[in-house]
Amino acid sequence: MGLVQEAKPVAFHRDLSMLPKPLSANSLYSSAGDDSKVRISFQGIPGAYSETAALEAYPNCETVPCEHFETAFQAAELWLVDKAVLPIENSVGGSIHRNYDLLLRHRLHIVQEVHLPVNHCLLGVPGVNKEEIKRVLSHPQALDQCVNSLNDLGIQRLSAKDTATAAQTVASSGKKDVGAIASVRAANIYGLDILAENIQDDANNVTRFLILSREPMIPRTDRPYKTSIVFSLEEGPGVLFKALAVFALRSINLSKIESRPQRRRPLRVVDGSNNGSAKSFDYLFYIDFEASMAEIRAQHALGHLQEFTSFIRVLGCYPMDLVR
Ligand SMILES: O=C(O)C(=O)C[C@]1(C(=O)O)C=C[C@@H](O)C=C1
Repeated sequence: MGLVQEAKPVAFHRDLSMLPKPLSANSLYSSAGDDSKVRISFQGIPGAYSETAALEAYPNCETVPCEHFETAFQAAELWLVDKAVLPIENSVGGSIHRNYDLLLRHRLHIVQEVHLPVNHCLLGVPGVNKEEIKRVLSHPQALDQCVNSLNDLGIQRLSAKDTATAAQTVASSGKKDVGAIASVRAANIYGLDILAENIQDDANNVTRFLILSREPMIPRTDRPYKTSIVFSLEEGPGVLFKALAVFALRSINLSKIESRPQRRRPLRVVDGSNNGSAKSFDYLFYIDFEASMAEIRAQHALGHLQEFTSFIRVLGCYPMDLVR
């Protein structure tokens, strides 16, 4: 017997396709890759519109229901989930102000926006007729979006934490005279009948959601991007005009401006010339502009803007949600 034995070939993997694939330069930057492991927190329970928005952005993601928006933010900050989703404005009800405040209070970055058409349904326990419904439960925003239709039907409005919780409450109560305003998805999950579809007052009812992440998205110029910022201004005549001019001068379109009182420092004392000092509210301005931070004109605009601001923060730079 020879000292050196010939080594037998070892079969590490019978199926070579099971071996991990080497990363390519593309996979480092691809956002449309495998989203099956992405966990996204949302406020509400399964069937809420926020969950639908998360699934719209990441069809294979795992959604994580949270009792409050704060919890949804904290879940992302504490690495329990990868991202959080947040409704920010609605085409009928306007801005969701509390959620603007949350963006500032937390350190998450906007990485995507989703415009979700919201078609509200009137739901009831199985076998009930629309005429039997005397009261409806839903999220206050959803109730506001259907106020005229509900008045026409003579139905009283009661608020719930979110639309899906409203559906769940109606299902578990078994009451025939109580309905819920929620989605088709919520009706299927909680076993309710759809008594009427599209009952919102405005046929084009769209809610804009933001997807938030611990890491910012690297801005690029390969497609139209939007940038969201928040700032407060120095005192003086025409300062807001000058602040907005930095975008106009560079042909940068603004798609949104929102002002909110500064919570920590609501009043500022302004020196009046002869008549003493005046008190005035101090505001934060939230602006969305249509440019990427990878563009020189956007960088120059923000540099210029800093001449007039006492505080500025970029909340995120992300691809615009385009009509498909
Ligand atoms: O209650 C839900 O299902 C939500 O996702 C919340 C919410 C909102 O806050 O505006 C989202 C979309 C609709 O506009 C109504 C309610």
